[in-house]
Amino acid sequence: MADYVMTIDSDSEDHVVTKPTSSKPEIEDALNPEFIFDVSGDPYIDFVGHGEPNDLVKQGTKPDPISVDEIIARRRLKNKRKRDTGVDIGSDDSSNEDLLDDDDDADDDDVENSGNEENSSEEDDDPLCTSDEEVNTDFQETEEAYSSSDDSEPETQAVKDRKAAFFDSETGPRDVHHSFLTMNLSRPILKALTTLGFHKPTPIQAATIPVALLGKDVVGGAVTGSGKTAAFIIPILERLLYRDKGKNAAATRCVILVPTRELAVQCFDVGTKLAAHTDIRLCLIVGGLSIKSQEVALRSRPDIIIATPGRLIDHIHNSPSFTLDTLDVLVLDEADRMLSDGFADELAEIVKSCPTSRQTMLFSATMTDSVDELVKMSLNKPVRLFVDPKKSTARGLVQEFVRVRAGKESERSALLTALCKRTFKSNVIIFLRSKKLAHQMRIVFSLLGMKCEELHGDLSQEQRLKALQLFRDGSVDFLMATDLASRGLDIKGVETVINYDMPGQLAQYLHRVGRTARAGRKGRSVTLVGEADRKMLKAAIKHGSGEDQVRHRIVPPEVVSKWAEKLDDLKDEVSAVLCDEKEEKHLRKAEMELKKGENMIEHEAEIYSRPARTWFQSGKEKLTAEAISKQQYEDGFVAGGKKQGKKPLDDTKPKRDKFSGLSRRAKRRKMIMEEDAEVGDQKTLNAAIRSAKKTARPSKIGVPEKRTIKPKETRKARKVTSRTGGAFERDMDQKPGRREGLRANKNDAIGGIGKKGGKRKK
Ligand SMILES: Nc1ncnc2c1ncn2[C@@H]1O[C@H](COP(=O)(O)OP(=O)(O)OP(=O)(O)O)[C@@H](O)[C@H]1O
Repeated sequence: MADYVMTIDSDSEDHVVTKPTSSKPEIEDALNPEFIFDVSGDPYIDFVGHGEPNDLVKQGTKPDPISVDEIIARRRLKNKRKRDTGVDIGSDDSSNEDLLDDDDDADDDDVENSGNEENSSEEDDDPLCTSDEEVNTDFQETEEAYSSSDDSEPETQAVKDRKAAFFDSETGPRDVHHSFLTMNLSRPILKALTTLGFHKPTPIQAATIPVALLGKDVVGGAVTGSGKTAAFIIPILERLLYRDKGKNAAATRCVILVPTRELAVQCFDVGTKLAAHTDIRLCLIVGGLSIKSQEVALRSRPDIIIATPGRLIDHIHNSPSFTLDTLDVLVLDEADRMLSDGFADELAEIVKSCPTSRQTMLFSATMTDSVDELVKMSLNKPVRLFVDPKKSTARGLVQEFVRVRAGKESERSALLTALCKRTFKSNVIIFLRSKKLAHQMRIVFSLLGMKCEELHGDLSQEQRLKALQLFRDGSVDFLMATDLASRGLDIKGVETVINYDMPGQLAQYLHRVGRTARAGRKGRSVTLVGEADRKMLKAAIKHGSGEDQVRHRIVPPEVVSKWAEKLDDLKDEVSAVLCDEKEEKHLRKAEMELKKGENMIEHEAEIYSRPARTWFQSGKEKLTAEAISKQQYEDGFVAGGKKQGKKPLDDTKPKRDKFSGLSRRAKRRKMIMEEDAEVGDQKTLNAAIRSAKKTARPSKIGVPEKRTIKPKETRKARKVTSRTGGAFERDMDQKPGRREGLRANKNDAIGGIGKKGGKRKK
C-alpha cells in the first residue's frame, strides 16, 4: 500500500492533470465520416503529451532511477577492456558472449508466434533456437491426468432468496441495443464514440448504458477486454451534460476508484477521449504525482475524479475545501479487488465521505454477486448485469499449459527462457509471483540480449510508467510483471501472456491471461503448471471459453536441460549485477539524504510552517494494511479476505476451528449462513431479507422521492447523510422531460425542494 500513499517532496512541479475539454458549441459538419480511428493510440503518449513519462512524475530531488541495462552495459565494457588488455576474464563471461551471439541471430529471424509453427532455417543449426514443441491439441492427456470435477458450490435456496431481496429484479434493459444511436446519447458523446472507432456497443455496454442512465446502482461483470470502462464512463458523461452549469455550480460529481495508478491513467485517458467534445472536466488523483498540483486542480472542482484510494483519502483529509459532499456517482472499477481486504479500510473511509444518495456502480471481469461483500457499499437495489458466463476467459484466447514435473521445479526459468527464445519472441507479458523474481528474470533476459522491462511495486512511479511505455510502443519485447499489472491494463498487440507460475486464485489467473485476446482479438496464454497446481489447472480449463481452446505444450527435455545449463553459467553474472545495483542504490540514497539535509537547512522555516498532513489510520494500522496489501499482491486474494494462498504445511500447529481468526460479526454471519444452508431456517431468512430491504432507498434520479425539510434545519445537519437527492437529481429536475430517463412529473415536489430548486424551476 506504500505505493498509494507516496508523498511527493518536490514543490517545483506544477503539472496540473485536470483536463478541461472544449466547451465550443457543436459544429455539425465537424463529424468526419471518413475518419479512421487509430487503434494503435497509446494512452500514455496521449496523457503525457509527447510520450515523456518524466513529465508525469515529479522532477524533485530524487536521483534518477538505476537502470539494469546501464549496469549490464557497464559490466560488458569493463570486461571488454579487461580482455583487450589481456586479462583473463574467466569462462562465465565468454559463455555470455556466446549466448549473446546466438541471440542476435535469433532476433533477426522472421518469427511466427503461433505455438504450432516451426521457425526459419537459420535456427535449425542450434537446437536451442528451434520451436519444435509438440502441441497436443485435444489436451486429452492432461485433462485426464487432472480429471475435472465440478468444484463450484451450487447456491442454496436461502442464498438465492437473499440475493432476490437485495438485487433489483431487472437483469438488464428491456430493449436490446445494437447501436449507440438507439441509446439516446447526446451528439458530443456520439461524436467521440465515432472518433474512437466504437461503432457498436459491446454486450456489457449495451446492457449497462441504458440502466446507468436511469441512475440505478449497477453490479456488472463481463470478460476481460470487453469494454467495461466505456460502459460506465459513457452514461456518466451523458448525465453530466445536464448538470447545473450556473455560476458557482462547479462541483465534483463523480469519482471512479481503481486499484492501481497505471489503471487510473488509462481510465483517465478513455474518459478524456470520450469527453473530448464536451465541457466536462476530469482530474487524475493518484499517488506518485504532485500533491500540490492535484490540490490546485481539485480547488477548481472537476466534474469527474479518477483516483486510487490512498491519494483520494489524503486529499479528503488534507486538502482544504475538498469534499465529496456533492458526489452523485461512485464507480469501483476492478470492484472485487477494491472490496478485498487490502482496500477495506480505505474504501470504508471513502464511502463514509460520500452522500448515501449517490449512484454506485461496480465492475469487474470477476465480479462477485455475493451479498455479504456488496453490503459494504450500501447499494440501493442494484441491477445485476452479468453478460458473460461468470468468470470465463475471452473468446479469442487459446490457453496453453506446460507441465513442470515433480522434482523439476528448478527448471521453470529454463522453460521460460526456452519458450521466449524459441517461440514467443515479442509482445509477451510474463507474470511472476514476486517482485524479486521479476527483477532477477529481467536481469537474466537482459544478459541474454532479450529486450525486456519490468513492472512491479518496487519501482518508482517514473520507472513504472517508463517500463509500460517502452513495452507499449514495442521498444522492448518482454515485460516481467507481478500482479500489479494483472488487472485492467489495455495494451494493444499483446500476443502472449506467460505465467511463470500458476496464480493462487482463479480470478487472478483470469485477469492475467486477460491482458491478451482483448476487444475481440486473438491471443495466447502459456502457463507453467506444477504438481501442486492441479486444482487451479482444472479450474482454468473449466472456465476457458471453449474446449478446443486448450492446449498441452511440451518443450523437449533436452532443450530445457541445455537452457538450464546456460542459466547456471549466468548465475555469477546475475549476482554481480545485483551487487553493483545494490552499491549504486546505497550511493544514491546517501546523495539523496545529503540533498534532503541541505534543503532542510535552506528552507527550514517554510517546511516547518506547513501544516502536518494527517492520515486516517495510525502509523501501526497503516503498516498492517500495507502488509496485507503486499501479501495480497504476492499471494493472490479473494474478495472478502478469505485468503487462499498456498500456506506452508505445518503439522506441529494445532488445527484451527473454522471460526477462529474471524471477527465476531464475520463469525456470526458465517454461522447464520451455514444454518441457512443446512435447514433453510425461515426466521433467519426473513431477517436477512428484511435487512436487505432496509438498505433499499428509492431516491434515485428516475424515482424522485418527496421529502420535507424542516424550516430550521441547519446546513450542517443536512450535510451528506441527510441528503435524499444528489446534485444530479437537483440539476435534472430543473429541466423536466429533457432527457429520457428523467421521470420526474411536473407535479412532483422534488423541483421545489429547498430554495435552490424552487427558484430555478423554469
Ligand atoms: N464499443 C467498442 N467498440 C470497439 N472497441 C471497443 C469498444 N469498447 C471498448 N473497446 C476497446 O476494447 C478494449 C478493452 O476495453 P476495456 O479496457 O474497457 O476492457 P475491460 O472490460 O475494462 O477489460 P478488463 O476487465 O481487463 O479491465 C479497449 O482497447 C477499448 O478501446
